[in-house]
Amino acid sequence: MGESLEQREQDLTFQVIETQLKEGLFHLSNEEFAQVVIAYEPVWAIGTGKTATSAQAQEVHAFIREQIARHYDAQAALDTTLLYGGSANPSNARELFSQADVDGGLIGGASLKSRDFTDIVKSF
Ligand SMILES: O=C[C@H](O)COP(=O)(O)O
Repeated sequence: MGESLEQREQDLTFQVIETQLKEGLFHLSNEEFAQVVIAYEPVWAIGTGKTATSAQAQEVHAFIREQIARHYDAQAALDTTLLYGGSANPSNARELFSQADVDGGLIGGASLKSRDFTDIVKSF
């Protein structure tokens, strides 16, 4: 899930994420939802070289977890794996993936270079 650049600039990020969660996932039963892994990928960051700041990633991930707790329960929120994707690279990986609510990453372009991918893995 994730917002477009236009949506972010219009301050609609949280609204977009909330709608995506409600329409895309929150019809699932507790048992079904327990199988879900969520990736936050701001559209403007995918393959562009523009990465969300660690603060931007963290605040959206925290929001997603809050929404899960509200719709399911606190344990479901804690148990759900939340990944960040969007121009993650060896230079920004450590800060991005050390955020409290960022559990891992979806690595696109950087995974095509084995050295970069290895460096990202080592940053966890
Ligand atoms: O699956 C990969 C994600 O869409 C992120 O791709 P990226 O790291 O090339 O921006």
